[in-house]
Amino acid sequence: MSDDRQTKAFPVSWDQFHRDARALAWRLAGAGPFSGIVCITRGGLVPAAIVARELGVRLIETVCIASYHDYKNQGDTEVLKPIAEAVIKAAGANGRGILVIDDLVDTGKTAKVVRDMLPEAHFATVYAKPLGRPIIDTFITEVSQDTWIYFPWDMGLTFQPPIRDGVA
Ligand SMILES: O=P(O)(O)OC[C@H]1O[C@H](OP(=O)(O)OP(=O)(O)O)[C@H](O)[C@@H]1O
Ligand SMILES: O=c1[nH]c(=O)c2nc[nH]c2[nH]1
Ligand SMILES: [Mg+2]
Repeated sequence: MSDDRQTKAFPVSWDQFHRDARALAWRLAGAGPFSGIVCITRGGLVPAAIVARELGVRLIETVCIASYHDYKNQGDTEVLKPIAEAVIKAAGANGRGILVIDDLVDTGKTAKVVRDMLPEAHFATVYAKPLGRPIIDTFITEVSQDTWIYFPWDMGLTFQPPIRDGVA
């Protein structure tokens, strides 16, 4: 989403992300079997690795999409690399049996582009915001639309001022 109203912060550590991605794999275990995984880069690469390991899926493909070109600012959705024909052919009609994974769904714009490519695929994200939720099939944690999720690969350790310095 492209606005300044995402005032709440939801920081996620590596530990928490691993736990949440594994919880996603547990939830997906009953939804398969899946002939392959298509991950939406770049954010989908990390949960896809974890879910693929848990579900024993070894055919992994990327669909390379960029839409947030600057921090918090969504631009046009750009498909940099489509899904390989071999992967589409290995799936059932309209992508049935394919698992599509991303780290989160926000407005749903990115997922919609891939949904148009694979209408019958199973779409899963670790986190979801209300606007994008209807377009996906499975997720683990919902956060409000005015929340920005901070992923561990985007963060580093920084000094935190003592709490008492911020108390009036
Ligand atoms: O539901 P939407 O509003 O479309 O937003 C969700 C998408 O935005 C982020 O990707 P981004 O475009 O920032 O690229 P990245 O995965 O390479 O970080 C995120 O990883 C999702 O793919
Ligand atoms: O790191 C991110 N956090 C978010 O909440 C978000 N929404 C869209 N794209 C996003 N990227
Ligand atoms: Mg992404």
